[in-house]
Parts: sequence; C-alpha cells; structure tokens
Amino acid sequence: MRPAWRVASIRAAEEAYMATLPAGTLMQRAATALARRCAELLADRYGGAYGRRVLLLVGAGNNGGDALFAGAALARRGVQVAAVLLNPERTHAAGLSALTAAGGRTLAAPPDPVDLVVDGILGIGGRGGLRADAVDLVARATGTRGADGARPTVVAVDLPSGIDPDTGAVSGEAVRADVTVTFGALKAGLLIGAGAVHSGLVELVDIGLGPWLRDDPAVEVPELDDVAGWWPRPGPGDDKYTRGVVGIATGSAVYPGAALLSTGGALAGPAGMVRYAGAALESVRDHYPTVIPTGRVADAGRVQAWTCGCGLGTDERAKAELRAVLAAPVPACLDADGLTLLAEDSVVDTLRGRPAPTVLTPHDREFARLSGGGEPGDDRVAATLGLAARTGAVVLLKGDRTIVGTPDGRAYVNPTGTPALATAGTGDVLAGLLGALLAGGLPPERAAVAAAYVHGLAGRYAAESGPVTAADVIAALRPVLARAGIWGVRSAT
Ligand SMILES: NC(=O)C1=CN([C@@H]2O[C@H](COP(=O)(O)OP(=O)(O)OC[C@H]3O[C@@H](n4cnc5c(N)ncnc54)[C@H](O)[C@@H]3O)[C@@H](O)[C@H]2O)[C@@H](O)CC1
Repeated sequence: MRPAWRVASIRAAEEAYMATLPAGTLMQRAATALARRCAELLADRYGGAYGRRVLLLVGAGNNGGDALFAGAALARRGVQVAAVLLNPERTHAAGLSALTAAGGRTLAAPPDPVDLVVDGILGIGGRGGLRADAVDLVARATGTRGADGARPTVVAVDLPSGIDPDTGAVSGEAVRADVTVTFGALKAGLLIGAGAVHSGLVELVDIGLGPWLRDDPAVEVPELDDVAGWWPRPGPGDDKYTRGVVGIATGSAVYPGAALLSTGGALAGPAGMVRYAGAALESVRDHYPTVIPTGRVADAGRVQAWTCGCGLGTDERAKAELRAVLAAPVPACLDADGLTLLAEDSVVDTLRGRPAPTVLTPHDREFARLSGGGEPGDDRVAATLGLAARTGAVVLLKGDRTIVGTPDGRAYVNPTGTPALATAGTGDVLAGLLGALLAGGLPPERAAVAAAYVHGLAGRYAAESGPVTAADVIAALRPVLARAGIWGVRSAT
C-alpha cells in the first residue's frame, strides 16, 4: 500500500521535523531532487541538459522557492534558466538571489523556445484554483515549443498548481503536468479525481519526513503485490465448495444482459461455484453451463456471499429478492437497482441490522439516492467515508479513481482505473467479481479494493484492442489475472 496524507498532517510533520534542522534544509533537499529530475528529463529528450531552456513559473510561496533553488542548480549545470514571477514583491527572496547569482534571469513573459516548464506557482498552500493571471501565464508557457518542435515537458513542483491538495478537485483551470515531483509524502489530491489526471507521473522524493508523519494516512493506494497477496488461490485440499460458492441475484426479463455480465464477472473470480437466482435463468444457463440457475434467491441453495441488484428492476419481485439477500447471514455486494431499492427503504436501519458485512457499489447518482444528501461533491474520500460510517457498510464509490471506504474510517483509491471502463455493463462485471471475492473469504474492504484493481487492469488490457465493451472486460479478466501474477494454484509442498 502506498499511503497519502492531507495537508494538515504533512504540515504538522514538517513543522516538527524542521524544528530539529537548520533553516532551509528541507527546501534544499527538495530543490536538489527537483533539479536532478529536470536534468534527467532534458537528457531523456535531448541527450543532455547543457544549453537547454528551462522556464520557471514562480508563485508567492515556498513552492516558488523550490522552483527557484532548482533553477539555480540547473543554471550552474549550464542550463539556460528564466523565471516569470507572478507576484514579484512576495517572491522567495533567497531563492531568487540564488537563481540570479547562478546566471538565471527573470522575464516579464514566457520566452520561446522552452524545453521544460517548472510549475512552482502553488504547492500545498494553494487554495481555490488558479487565478486569471496564472491561467494566462500557464497557457502561454505550455503553448511554446522546445528546440525539437514539440511542446515543452511540464514538471509540477510538489503538486500541479490549481488542484486541491487534499481532494484533487479542480475549480476552473489547473496545470497539466507530465511529471509531478512531490516531497516528503504523497498528497491525497495527487491520486484522486481530476488531481490524478493533472499530475501525470507522480514521483515521491524522500526528504526524511517519513518518521514524522504521525497521523493515519488520508487514503492508501493498493499495489499489485497487495492484491496478489490477498487473492484466494486453490490448494490441493480444496474442492468447489471449500473455495466458496457465490450467488448472483441480478437481471430481469427486461435486463437479462445484466445477469450475464455479473455472472461472467463472478466466474473469473476465485469462487469454486457460481449459483444464479433470477428471471434471466434461461439466458444464464445457455451462456454458462457451469452455473447452477434457479428462479429465486430462496431456492438457490447455500452460498458464502451474494451479489445482488444489477438489472434487477424495482418491482415487487425485485424487492422480495433483495429482502431475501439482505436476510441471508453471508456477505453481500449490492449494486445498481439493489441500491435504488435500498434507498427507498430506511438504508441505515436495513444495513445495520444485517447479520453479515455489506459492500455498496454506487456511482454518483446512486450515492446521492443512498445518502439523501446529494452527489459526493469535491471531497470524494470524505463522502465515501461518511456513507460507510452511516450505514456500517463498505462503500465502493465508482469513478475514474474509484474510492473504497470502510465504516471505521479507512479509505483506498484505486490506481488502475481507466476512462475506457465508462461504458454500459462494466459495473455489473465488477459487482460479480466482487461477490466471488467475498465468497472466496476476503474481508469486505479487501474484496472491494481487489475487485476494483483487477477490473481496472482488465479495462486497460481490453482497451489495447479497441473500444471496450463489458463483455471485453470479462474476456480480459482471466489473461490479466495470469499476466499480472495474481492468479495461481498452491502446490502440495
Ligand atoms: N514546509 C516544508 O517543510 C517544505 C515545503 N516545501 C514547499 O513549500 C510548499 C508550500 O509552501 P507555502 O506554504 O509557502 O505555500 P505555496 O507555495 O503553495 O503558496 C502559498 C502562497 O500562495 C497564496 N495562494 C494560495 N492560493 C492561491 C491561489 N489560488 N492563487 C494565488 N495565490 C494563492 C497564499 O496566500 C500563499 O502566499 C510545498 O508545496 C513545497 O513545494 C518544500 O520546500 C519542502 C519542505
């Protein structure tokens, strides 16, 4: 897991650590690493940094100070460095002196050509998006060309200016970086929503802050090793029942496709058997001969987890099926119409009364119905955690960067998402896979995190061959699990 923090936690750690160090030490460490990375990027593009042109965009705070000190280091290596100061009276004075002493200059407007732009306008002190003068400067700077005729490489200092450091929200415009060099700790806003898109490649520089970060992280990012470590693998003593049986209560006469997609997702998971209960049993039987179909949840036989709701409809039959799933003493993943029906009921009482864990997988509009208080808004992590705390369920809030939140306040952001998955039916596949992971014995938050992670990988893999349909995501799940080393069998020894 890669942890990320909110600004308040990072500020507290910095203050405590800086009190033990000579003034300016952390900024020097940050600037040195930033200069080294800029030189590497210039070398990758041109074979060397000497004589290349770097433009610093410098705001009023220490973020601008980092940029100026890094610019000074680059100038000492023979790079032609110019700085445009957004707020000359409040520019970091020592940084500016260092730059000019090293041969860098200040300009009123961006020069042309520019090979690399360093965005030091706003760091963790930035609030409320870029102001008009900054928007104009960024547009002009990034609209220039390098000596090779291509647009300049954009390197953000600590975070792209204009993104909210805690939530990743962008109000108005924000810098779009190719690389973000961030110092001391990952900022939550680099990983969530628009912030993740604007940050490009995020590189964390160690400035010694780690031991001083005393708060819990705001959010954690799962890595492949986490998911591979959790994924249930069959061993020599297993049979289809010991691996877990998942029940799929989805689809309807109107939406038989949802039944097929959720069942297809479940079949790629680690469960030993899939039971289907619903009105689309003929279609399911035709498509998937290994699935045991029945018409109703009550007739399905024993399962270790349920997935319920995709394409279920909202009629009396659907309500009865949802009630049967909620009453079952096994974990349940509720999606789509299951969430809509839940929202018509008293959500909190219904879920709190359940005898086993529940995972809710809303998109924004379903979230609004469930919460009764509107869509998630800018702070998607806080919104997810709020709903999880209120309902006692694990909440998976879908999005380009899906968030998973637990009732006790832990949050995860999925790094593998892709806009290619924004197509009909992919959520059904996710819900089926998640149910299979619950049946395979994973705790609900791990099942949710792992399902989102692998689903994202499958979406990316499918997108390599063209526009993605939900059926392509199902087809991609097995090769992705094998290729990423997540799937495997445990040998006898
Ligand atoms: N504190 C530390 O120990 C370290 C801080 N470092 C750098 O310092 C940065 C934080 O510095 P600061 O606290 O000075 O904050 P910033 O440099 O992010 O900027 C703060 C300044 O911008 C103004 N401002 C806020 N929002 C604005 C907006 N939308 N438009 C225009 N102006 C706006 C504020 O009033 C303030 O004057 C970090 O992001 C990092 O780059 C690094 O040098 C590493 C060490």
